[in-house]
Amino acid sequence: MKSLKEDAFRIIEDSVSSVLPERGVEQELKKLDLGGKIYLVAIGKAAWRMAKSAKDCLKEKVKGGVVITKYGHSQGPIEGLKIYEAGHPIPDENTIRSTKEAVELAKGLSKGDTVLFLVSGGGSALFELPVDGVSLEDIKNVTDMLLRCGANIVEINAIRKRLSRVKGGKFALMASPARVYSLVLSDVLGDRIDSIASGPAYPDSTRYEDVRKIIRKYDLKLPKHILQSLREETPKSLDNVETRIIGSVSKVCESAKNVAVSLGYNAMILTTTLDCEASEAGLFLASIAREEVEKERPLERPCVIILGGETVVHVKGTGKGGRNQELVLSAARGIRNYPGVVIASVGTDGTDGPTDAAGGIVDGKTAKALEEVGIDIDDALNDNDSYHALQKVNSLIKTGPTGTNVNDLIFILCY
Ligand SMILES: Nc1ncnc2c1ncn2[C@@H]1O[C@H](COP(=O)(O)OP(=O)(O)OP(=O)(O)O)[C@@H](O)[C@H]1O
Ligand SMILES: O=C(O)[C@H](O)CO
Ligand SMILES: [Mg+2]
Repeated sequence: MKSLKEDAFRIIEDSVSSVLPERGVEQELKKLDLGGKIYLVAIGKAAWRMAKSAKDCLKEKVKGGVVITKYGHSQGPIEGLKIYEAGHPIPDENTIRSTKEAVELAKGLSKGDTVLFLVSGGGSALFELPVDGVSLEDIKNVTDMLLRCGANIVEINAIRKRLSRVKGGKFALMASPARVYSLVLSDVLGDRIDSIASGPAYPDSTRYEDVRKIIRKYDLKLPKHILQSLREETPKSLDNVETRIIGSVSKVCESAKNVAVSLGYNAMILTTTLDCEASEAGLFLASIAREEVEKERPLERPCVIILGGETVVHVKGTGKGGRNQELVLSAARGIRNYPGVVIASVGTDGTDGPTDAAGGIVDGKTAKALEEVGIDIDDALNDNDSYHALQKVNSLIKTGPTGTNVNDLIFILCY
């Protein structure tokens, strides 16, 4: 055991490492005997790293492929593969151009061939070809509307699937009679495979009736031609697909627990599905920390209490921040002057909201330190300006893009 903050960074580093794609990709590919010709298609924020490890494993067995990731997320050429970067969270011309390449490849395959499909979060924006009658401009507008309306990812993707020629199982249909073997890094709570990257190679579990409910629930004002396209049903069964999840928020939490125990802490996972408002979650975590300090419950100290999930922020202010930063800033209020407590929250992809930070870390001294530099926490939260507040007191966590993407890791350390 070192200082609480050093231990916190160690927990973050080691547990994020445990969900880097390499391990999962290698483990699964070793078990497999992929016959015929193998073609690789990788989509999402972790696409480059997933593709690199698959190529390193399978070497010249891979006959070609396409990798599509977010701008700034590729780490250079991979022999034999075409690497593209495109718009995220809103798709752009490069999304369409590179998706067309993947579609051409898939359509040209024969029985006995395999598409090794590497899927990670962010894939919905990065892999897109609109259905006939729907333009890229339409997709941009609808995506923007969906991202702002407060709908969750399952709801958002239910709509996206119907406006797309590749989402909702339709990419697998295009690849038929070849088989599609998918390795998936989950960034959807509960690991609903048909929602991850909008499930291009997985039977869709949503129905038109669900879509109608979503439109009503969020009062979405959609143009007529979009409403028309939404009526088209998606594939409900596919006979050429096989799917394995190789990383998820549960895995990162398990790993955080193991690291904490190895550092000498008692540790527990409280939940892997935290999905409430970020600032509320922060206050809740602070109250658990106070219970630890005052009543030594629920664990004997020193302890680490771990949560996984993805909180939400209804952005109303004009500041800069992300859900993890907002969570810890809010928590700082509740642990003010409590010694021996640290609360940390990070996005495992290394990017928390539209910032260069992965998240934040606070302790009992943070609230006072903010006051001393003239920052009122409530004001900062009201303006959704957690980034600048935490930056002032050196409480941001910066990792850079990690190459993986499995939701957020949140934990309390108490000494
Ligand atoms: N100023 C802000 N303060 C707090 N949160 C913000 C702010 N601006 C944007 N956000 C939140 O950041 C979220 C986007 O963050 P991020 O890019 O980490 O998303 P993500 O869910 O990890 O993306 P993906 O699912 O594609 O991997 C938005 O949903 C929004 O709620
Ligand atoms: O790309 C997406 O749809 C989200 O990241 C969920 O996987
Ligand atoms: Mg993120």
